[in-house]
Amino acid sequence: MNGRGIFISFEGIDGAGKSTHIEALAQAFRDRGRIVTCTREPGGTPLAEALRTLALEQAMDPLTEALLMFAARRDHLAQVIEPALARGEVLVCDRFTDATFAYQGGGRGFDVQVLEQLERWVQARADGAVRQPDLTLLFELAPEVAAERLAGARVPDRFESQPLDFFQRVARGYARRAEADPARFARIDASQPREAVWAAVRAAVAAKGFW
Ligand SMILES: Nc1ncnc2c1ncn2[C@@H]1O[C@H](COP(=O)(O)OP(=O)(O)OP(=O)(O)O)[C@@H](O)[C@H]1O
Ligand SMILES: Cc1cn([C@H]2C[C@H](O)[C@@H](COP(=O)(O)O)O2)c(=O)[nH]c1=O
Repeated sequence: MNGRGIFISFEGIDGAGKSTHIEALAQAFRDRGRIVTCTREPGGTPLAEALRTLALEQAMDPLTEALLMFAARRDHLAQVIEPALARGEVLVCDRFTDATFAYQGGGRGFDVQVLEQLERWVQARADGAVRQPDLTLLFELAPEVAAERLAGARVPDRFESQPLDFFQRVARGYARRAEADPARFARIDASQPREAVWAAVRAAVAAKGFW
């Protein structure tokens, strides 16, 4: 049984705990009879995954980095996100455009007005509106704690190896996006134990009337 399409994004600095809950949320929707696609950005299509590898591994200037993120997003929207929503499915995405405003805008200090223009072009829908998630779960955690959680877990990529002040700027970038669109965002205290974080995720989804 399909209902209307639902687009949920997970956001937060690296190590905030997003991935820990994505599959559980997908399963909770499946248990309610929904078809769910779990995907991620940058990535989600063969082309976007190739662009992800470049963005996470190659040195590049901030404009190139921002354009790669939006190029990957455009392909992802066209190939995966819009078709799934048109079929009435649930689409759960590990990061979306808020990450560009947080990492490229906040972290790198790239011009936010340029990002806003790219957002309007890349996310333009057939009806002229700009595609945004129906709900964004923002995992908020002090960068020091996130770094401790990630320490030794894996070889850090080009973003994960940034210093703490980079992630402080990323966190402020996320906070600005949440303040600008409070109806879309659920801000989750990710310093809590996993069970409490999971309860907050479920409560945010229920508050939107998605189940
Ligand atoms: N509430 C929690 N308390 C303590 N540790 C946690 C909690 N949630 C997740 N972790 C642990 O923190 C680490 C990072 O979690 P996770 O991979 O889910 O973060 P993430 O936000 O998806 O990171 P990234 O964006 O870098 O992939 C993992 O080792 C995970 O087990
Ligand atoms: C979508 C998006 C992502 N990033 C950064 C954020 C992360 O460090 C990596 C993706 O890796 P993840 O840990 O698997 O989430 O890419 C970015 O800088 N800009 C973006 O738009």
